[in-house]
Amino acid sequence: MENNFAVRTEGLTKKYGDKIAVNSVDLTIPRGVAFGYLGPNGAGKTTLIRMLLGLTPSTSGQMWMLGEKVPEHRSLALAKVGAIVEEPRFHEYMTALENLRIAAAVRGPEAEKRIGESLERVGLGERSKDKVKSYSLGMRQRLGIARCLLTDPELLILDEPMNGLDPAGIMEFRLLIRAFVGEGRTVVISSHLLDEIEKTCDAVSIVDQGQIIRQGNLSEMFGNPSGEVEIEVGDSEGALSVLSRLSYVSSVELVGKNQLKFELNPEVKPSQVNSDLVLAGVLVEKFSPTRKTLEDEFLSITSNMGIH
Ligand SMILES: Nc1ncnc2c1ncn2[C@@H]1O[C@H](COP(=O)(O)OP(=O)(O)OP(=O)(O)O)[C@@H](O)[C@H]1O
Repeated sequence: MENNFAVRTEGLTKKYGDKIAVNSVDLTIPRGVAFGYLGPNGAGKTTLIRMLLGLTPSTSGQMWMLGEKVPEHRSLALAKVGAIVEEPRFHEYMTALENLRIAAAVRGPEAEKRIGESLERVGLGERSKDKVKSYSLGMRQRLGIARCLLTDPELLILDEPMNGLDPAGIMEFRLLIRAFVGEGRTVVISSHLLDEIEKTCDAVSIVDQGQIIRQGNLSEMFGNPSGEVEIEVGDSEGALSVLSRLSYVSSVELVGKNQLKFELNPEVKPSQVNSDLVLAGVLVEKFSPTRKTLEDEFLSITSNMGIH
């Protein structure tokens, strides 16, 4: 059964002396998705990744990656995994190409053949003969990904990959991750950046103080359970009076000069309100069902330390 998952842990625990960094974590990451491991600083994200990769031993519990039990079958698992833990490190006075040649040399001839395409893939083809010391943080992150791609991994594990990137860099990264998922790879991203997880991932685990508090598909977890709708109209007084008379609408309130918010009976389609307003002579300029965001959820259930 473990083979169906990219990552699975059972009761995984890591203690540093009296301190429990990872507390009996049961994690299930399906294959072929972008998965966010989301939690505030100190939640135990990096520690979990380090245990999966065999960089630190667990105190108790079990782990599997791509169907291989780790650490028992670590090398079999790692042959199919590309990972960046904390900031990727390179030989600063060598070019990107030279750095990848060194990395490929220990990974075998197939990896050497992939150097060019890996650099192209992350948009560093033109800069591959520049020394890494001239690279920006975003370029280093991309070079880290290129190094992961040398082994054509089924699973990519990226620890805080968007830390310190500017908005353009974040956007590039997101597109790259989605493209990897499109190729059938699994991408696990640990992050405290709520917005990025929400925009990038299909499923998420929210962790706090070493424990998973929620786990699931983003669409299922954060649909539109409240049925709350926000509209923008030319005539807000007219809209207020029409909406107040509709039996399937409640809690109508003005929230801006031309904006109103209300609760819609879940049995009724939003298009019904639109047509009732238009029939009563109120033109609707914007209609948006508001969604509970991951941030609302995250803030309501975590201890919220160090979020930025
Ligand atoms: N080598 C270590 N020795 C002692 N305590 C540690 C060690 N590594 C981590 N910890 C502690 O374990 C807890 C979890 O740390 P971890 O780095 O896994 O969190 P994180 O979620 O990755 O946070 P961040 O985003 O800040 O890296 C923290 O309280 C941290 O201080």
